[in-house]
Amino acid sequence: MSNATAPLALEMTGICKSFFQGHKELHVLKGIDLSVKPGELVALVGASGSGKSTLLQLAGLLDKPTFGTIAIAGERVADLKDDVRSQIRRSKLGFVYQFHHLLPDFSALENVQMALRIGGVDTKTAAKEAEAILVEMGLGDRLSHNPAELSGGEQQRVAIARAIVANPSLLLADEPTGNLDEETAGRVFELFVSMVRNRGLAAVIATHDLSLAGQMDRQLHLSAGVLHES
Ligand SMILES: Nc1ncnc2c1ncn2[C@@H]1O[C@H](COP(=O)(O)OP(=O)(O)OP(=O)(O)O)[C@@H](O)[C@H]1O
Repeated sequence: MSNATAPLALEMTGICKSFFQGHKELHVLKGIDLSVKPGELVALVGASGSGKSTLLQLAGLLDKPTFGTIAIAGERVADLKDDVRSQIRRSKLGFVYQFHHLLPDFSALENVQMALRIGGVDTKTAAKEAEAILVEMGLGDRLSHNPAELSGGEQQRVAIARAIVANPSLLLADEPTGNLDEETAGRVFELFVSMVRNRGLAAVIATHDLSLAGQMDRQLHLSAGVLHES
């Protein structure tokens, strides 16, 4: 399917999200419309507490909006049961967080392989594809290392490989290099963006770093609960 006919990777319409903090209702998102096309890279910037993680949690089906609708790869998710939402999360979404969240007792290869096995790929193919992506990301000599035996930058590269190996319809990243020193962060981010572009994936990436945001196709600024395109 060409990009012209493929459904939007993400379509959020009229999204509002409020939290109760004690008796006080906090309106974090106040009417967000966001469309992300297949293959499009979108940066999400905004001050601390502006709601970037909240927005990603909603797009990632980890929480539900107070109002509004969400569609992932053309499928509206609001009325779906929790198990179907989990299924969409596993098959269509990829996540990268500030901390790697790799399974500590498994090797780099096994951590990446697992993302494919969960999607139903057979063991042999999963091992081959996991190895290929780790080699592509410069980790060919780290395949059998457990996370504790890897540097911060290496851990994050494995986490990125795990998130993209199954070619999700939408990749969601929350400060993906926020835990690394500036130089390592720059290198890992560049690799991340080139991997995502090579695979033609759509991504929404929250970052505080405006120079990293500048590498994306679009920059969206979240402020006072609404999005502005900059
Ligand atoms: N589960 C929750 N219950 C109550 N308040 C919440 C909850 N989750 C988030 N908030 C509040 O919503 C606001 C937005 O938080 P969020 O984590 O989305 O911001 P952010 O832009 O990602 O911040 P940062 O850049 O510091 O990570 C904050 O004021 C936060 O305290």
